[in-house]
Amino acid sequence: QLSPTFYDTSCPNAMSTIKSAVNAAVAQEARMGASLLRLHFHDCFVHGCDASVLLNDMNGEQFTAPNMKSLRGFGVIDNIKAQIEALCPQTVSCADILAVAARDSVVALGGPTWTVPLGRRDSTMSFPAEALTDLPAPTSSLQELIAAFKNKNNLDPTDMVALSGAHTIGQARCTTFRDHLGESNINSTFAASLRGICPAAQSASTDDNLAPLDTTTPNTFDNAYYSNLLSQRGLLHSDQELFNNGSTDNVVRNFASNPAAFSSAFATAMVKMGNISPLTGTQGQIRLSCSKVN
Ligand code: HEM
Ligand SMILES: [Ca+2]
Ligand SMILES: [Ca+2]
Repeated sequence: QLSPTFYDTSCPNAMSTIKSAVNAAVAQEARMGASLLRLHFHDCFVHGCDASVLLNDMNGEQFTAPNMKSLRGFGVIDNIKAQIEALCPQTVSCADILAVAARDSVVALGGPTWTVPLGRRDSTMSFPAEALTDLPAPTSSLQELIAAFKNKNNLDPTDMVALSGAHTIGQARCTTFRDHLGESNINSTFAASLRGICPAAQSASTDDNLAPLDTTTPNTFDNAYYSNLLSQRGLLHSDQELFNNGSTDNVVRNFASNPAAFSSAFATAMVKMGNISPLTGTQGQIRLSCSKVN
C-alpha cells in the first residue's frame, strides 16, 4: 500500500531535491522532461514500478529492442539519487525517484500536477524478456494497444488514450515511424516533410534521425497531440491508431477539445500506472546506486 507521505519523516527534503534537479535538467534541455517521463513508463510496464529499467546489466532491459539507443535520462536519475543518499542514506527508492521525476517533468513543461503515492522498493533483477513482450510497439494495432494496457493494472482504453498523450512532448527516431509515412491515414504534406529527414529506404545514416512526436508544440505538455490526430498528423502508426475510425475516436475528440478533461484523465492514469505491482514492505531493496543492485 503506497502513501504520499511515506518520506515525510524519514526524508523530508527528498521531494524538493527531486524537483530542483528535474527543473535544472529540463531548463538545460527541454527534451529531458520527455525522457524522464518515458523512463517511468518503461519501468512500470516491465515487472512493475521497481526501477528494474535502471539496472545497466549487459543483458538487461536497457539492451532490448524497445529501449536500446532510445531510453535516456539515466544520468539525471543517478545524480538525484546521489544527492538524496547524502541527505538520507538508503531511504528513498529509485522506483519512487522515477515516479516523482516523471510528475515533476510534466509540471516543468506546463502540464498538470498530481500527488504521487510513495513507498515502492527496488528490484534485484532486470527483466529483459518482459520488456520484449509487455511494452507496446509503434506498429501495434488499436486492439493490441488496448490489450497491452488492460494487462497492466487493468488500465482501460480511456487511460490508454490519456497516457498516450505523453507524446505531446519528446522525439522519436526515424526507424520507429518510417513505415507509417507510407500508410494511407497520414496527412500528405506532413508525410512529405518527414520524408526529408526519414527517407523510405532503410539506412544507417538516417535510422536515428529524430522528429518531434507532437509536430505543433514539442516542448509543451498540452493537448495538441490529440488535435494532431484529428488532422492525421500522428507521428507513429500507434498514435494514429487512436483516431482511425475505431472505438477510441470519441476519447480523442474529447481530449482535443477539452484540455481540462485531458489533464484530469492523464493525472488519474499516471497514478494508476504508478501502482503497477510495486515492491513494498521488506520486498526488494533500497538501492544505493540506481544503476546496480546492492
Ligand atoms: C501507447 C503505446 C506507446 C507506444 C507504442 C509508444 C512508443 C514510443 C516510441 C516508438 C517512441 C520513440 C522511441 C525512439 O525513437 O527511440 C516513444 C517516445 C516517447 N514515449 Fe511512448 N509509446 C507509448 C506510450 C507511452 C506512454 C504511456 C508514455 C508515458 C506516459 C510515453 C512517453 C513517451 C515519451 C515522453 C517519448 C519521447 C521520449 C524522448 O524524447 O526521449 N509513451 N514512444
Ligand atoms: Ca520495472
Ligand atoms: Ca505538446
